[in-house]
Amino acid sequence: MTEVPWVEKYRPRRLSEMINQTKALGQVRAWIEAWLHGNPPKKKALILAGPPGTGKTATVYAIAREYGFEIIELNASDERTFEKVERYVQAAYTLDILGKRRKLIFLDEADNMEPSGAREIAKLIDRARNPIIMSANHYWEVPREVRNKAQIVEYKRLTQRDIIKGLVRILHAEGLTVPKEVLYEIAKRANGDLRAAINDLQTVVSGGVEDAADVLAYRDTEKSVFQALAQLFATDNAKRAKMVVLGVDMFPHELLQWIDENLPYVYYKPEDIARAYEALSRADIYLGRAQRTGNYGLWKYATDMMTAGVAVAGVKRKGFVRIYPPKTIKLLTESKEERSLRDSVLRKIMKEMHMAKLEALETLNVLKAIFEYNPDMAAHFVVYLDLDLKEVEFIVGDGEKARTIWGKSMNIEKKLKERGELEEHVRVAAERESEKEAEPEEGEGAEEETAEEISEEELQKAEEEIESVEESGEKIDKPKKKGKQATLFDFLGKS
Ligand SMILES: Nc1ncnc2c1ncn2[C@@H]1O[C@H](COP(=O)(O)OP(=O)(O)OP(=O)(O)O)[C@@H](O)[C@H]1O
Repeated sequence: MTEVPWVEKYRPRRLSEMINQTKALGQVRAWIEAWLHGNPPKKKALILAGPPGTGKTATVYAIAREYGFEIIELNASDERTFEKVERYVQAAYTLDILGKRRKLIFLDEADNMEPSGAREIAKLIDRARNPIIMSANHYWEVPREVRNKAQIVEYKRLTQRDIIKGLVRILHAEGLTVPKEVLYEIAKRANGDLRAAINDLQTVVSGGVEDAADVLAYRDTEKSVFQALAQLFATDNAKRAKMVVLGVDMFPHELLQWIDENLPYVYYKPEDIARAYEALSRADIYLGRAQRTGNYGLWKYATDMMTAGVAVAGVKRKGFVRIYPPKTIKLLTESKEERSLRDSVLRKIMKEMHMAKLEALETLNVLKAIFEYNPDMAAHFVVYLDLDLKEVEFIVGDGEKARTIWGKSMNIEKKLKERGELEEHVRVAAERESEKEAEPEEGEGAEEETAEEISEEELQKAEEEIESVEESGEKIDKPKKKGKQATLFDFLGKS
């Protein structure tokens, strides 16, 4: 199988290869043809607006190919974009006269522009002699002065059926098949994003379809963090840096680890690297304090330090920065021993919490964070899931922390046992008493009545004893195991 990403390999070459989006494509075609007929449209810029992976960029490339344009692709959020656009807007006219290929300016991320950049771009649109196409996920976040000068073309979120159509087309071309359930699962998870679906399909096929569920689960977390970090490392703007991680579904300490391990590839001057690491270590201090005091409001400061603090630390390497997952999160490359530990932990989560494998995988990620930051709660999970020390070490990834949690779990076990013995003792006493009282008379009704009288007294005493055990230390409640699925909230609500 080839290494070329399928999203590139199967990028539509012509508008007729695009899936759905008929209305949008009609509008784009009419607009570009107006340019070609020497009668530029009233609005010289176009904003293709819609959810990710629905064909906005693909449209621009297909149209350029069909109509013979050269694309100048620029990122609208880059502060230097304005100068470049200016250069092309000016240069293009002369080039046209010389008979060179027409230029089409494509500005990605128009919803991420600085206000000053926006004013300049708006002026350039007025002077433009070439089509300017912009792309945005949220058109209302495109600065107003730019929006007013552009025609909006809306792209729809693709349906599951559209996604499956796109995937099947690729499978045909590659001469491959995958089970129908896997295709449906990918289409469902993609949430209208064909790019994500194609990437998932390629990952699943290259990883062997038996592991499809696992691969998909890991990709879910990794996808958004890759995107967020790429944006974080591309900006010098503190505010934007804070914003890009908002949608990342990850605990701050995990995010810190991702940023930590990728930093050396982003900055190259030693003093800048040092500044970035200083910001990270302050974030780490906040995280530690949050854990000790239970004041999780500090997470916000920690996150600000690791995003804004890092973003403004110095001069970054230019161009594409590849983001690597930190070793601890890179589950797909675990050793055999780690894999078998992970599987045994997963089996326990599935059994005790009545979860399917995918949910159990998600739960495992949450447990990792809890084990790292909340040893008391972690100890309850150890008892509840009946984990052994090796499994605890696997989850927390640190021998010392594992032993602390293990010690706490032993105490809980001990208390549970004491409570169990007490209850057993009371039960036996109550039974003995009821047998004694019931002897003269046979018959169920009488037995029940006597047993009730005696057990009330005994149980009262027992409950007092149990309370005193409970008050003496840890809570020893377990979430309900049977019947309803137990969730992490059963635990979180208790501490
Ligand atoms: N409507 C579509 N028809 C055919 N292929 C599509 C369509 N939408 C997306 N794709 C596939 O997904 C890939 C990514 O799509 P594209 O780059 O056009 O997304 P986008 O809408 O520009 O997303 P973003 O907003 O994230 O930039 C394309 O290369 C193509 O392979």
